[in-house]
Amino acid sequence: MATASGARPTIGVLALQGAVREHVAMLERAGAHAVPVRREAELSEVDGLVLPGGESTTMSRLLESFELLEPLRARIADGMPAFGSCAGLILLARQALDGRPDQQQLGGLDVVVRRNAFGRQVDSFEVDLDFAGVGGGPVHAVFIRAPWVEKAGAGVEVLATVPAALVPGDSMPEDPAVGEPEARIVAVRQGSVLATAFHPEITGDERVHRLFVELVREA
Ligand SMILES: NC(=O)CC[C@H](N)C(=O)O
Repeated sequence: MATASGARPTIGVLALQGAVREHVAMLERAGAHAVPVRREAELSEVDGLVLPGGESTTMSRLLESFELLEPLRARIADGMPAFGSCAGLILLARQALDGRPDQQQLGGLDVVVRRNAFGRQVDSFEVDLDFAGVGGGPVHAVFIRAPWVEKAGAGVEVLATVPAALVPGDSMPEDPAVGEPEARIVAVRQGSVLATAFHPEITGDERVHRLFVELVREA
């Protein structure tokens, strides 16, 4: 279902929970035709899929009850481009630390994420980040009970990190395994799978969505 370069690809937004409307609006601004996806038949029509923020355990349960888990795993394994933000990053990860036992992984990214990593002490924070592949200056990143990427495999390109000095000082003081604040990975790409720990859909800046639309065009 490859879309010719310059064409307007059809990109789905998984619409079980979370910031669906915001992603639809940003994808449209970034040059895609955006549609909500709740059923397998809708999934089969899209050239790429956004997995929005929300609550990853709930979304994983909803994927099962809507009978989307296996079809979505199959499409991702088959190379469908996907973009996960926050809870979407958690779902795409190979493994989620601090997940519930019934949390399902979609497995498009060879990363280990830590859920609510920044959010133990601060529910949200905002920073300006350099973002590889996004021109035009730093991206304003809004983190809401956000995960970070704790381990990234060799095939994973790190696109953005929060520098140690900007990591909220008291994040996870109670976990000795985590230690002193250090730079944290918050945006990655592996092939045509893109993910951010933050929420580019709510800042009015569609550059990250443009990057994803390009990945879909190239796929
Ligand atoms: N804004 C978000 O998507 C938060 C993610 C949520 N803390 C989770 O673990 O799923």
